[in-house]
Amino acid sequence: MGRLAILGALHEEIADLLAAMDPGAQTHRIAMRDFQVGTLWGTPCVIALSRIGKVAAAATASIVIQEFGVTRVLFTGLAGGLHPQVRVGDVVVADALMQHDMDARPLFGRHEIPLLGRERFDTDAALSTLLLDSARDFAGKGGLPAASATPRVHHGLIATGDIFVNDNALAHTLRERLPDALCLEMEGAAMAQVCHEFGVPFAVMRVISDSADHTAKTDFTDFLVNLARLYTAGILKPLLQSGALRDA
Ligand SMILES: C[C@H]1O[C@@H](n2cnc3c(N)ncnc32)[C@H](O)[C@@H]1O
Repeated sequence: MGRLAILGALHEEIADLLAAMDPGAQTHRIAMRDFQVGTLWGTPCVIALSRIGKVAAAATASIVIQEFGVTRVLFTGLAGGLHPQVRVGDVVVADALMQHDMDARPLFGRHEIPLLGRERFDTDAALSTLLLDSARDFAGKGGLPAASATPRVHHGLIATGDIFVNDNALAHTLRERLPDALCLEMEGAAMAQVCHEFGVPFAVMRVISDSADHTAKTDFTDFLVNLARLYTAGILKPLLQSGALRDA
């Protein structure tokens, strides 16, 4: 059976999944990272903390593919909302990812990944549909504290760059340049590029922790500490428990 990689940039984003792995799981330490290899609710997995940023995500994706032979990669974590319809607490499942800080002009087009001849990397449709369905179930059940708005679930473009965007002016510029980008994060498109180069299907699910504006730092920290785990428990756990992420 193929093994699924589950990656997150921060410990809090994957802690509950790590804790739920079967007792026989083994830790492999490679390139200053721990890779937990075992079974999660019956699904063969490798779970790893990439750390923040594009290089960290690319290195981690390469390792799970080359060392552990994973057949699919799922990246999960938080993101800053960019699109006017995306609010804190919403869920975004990527249909494609791009690198908003890639700019090799005039050698290549704006955002084009040099010598790959593309700007965007498409996610695996089947894996993304499973995430969307589970996120919609969770949103409909009201598993969040009463004060939280009902999350909306979006499917579309995620923009990645090596910048924690906490500035209204930068968010505005990015919104104008990338009108269809739903949210901003710092790993997804780097992992996507590596998976594309290896021919390994991938998906990205992000929960919106902040609006990439002047209050992003406190909003992000509060969300990480108080709410992030409810989404893992509400979306990823039932999906894994159902066996839907086991491959043939
Ligand atoms: C800070 C961590 O959370 C994600 N993240 C959450 N909010 C933002 C934001 N406003 N800008 C960029 N990345 C963000 C990144 O992917 C990184 O891992």
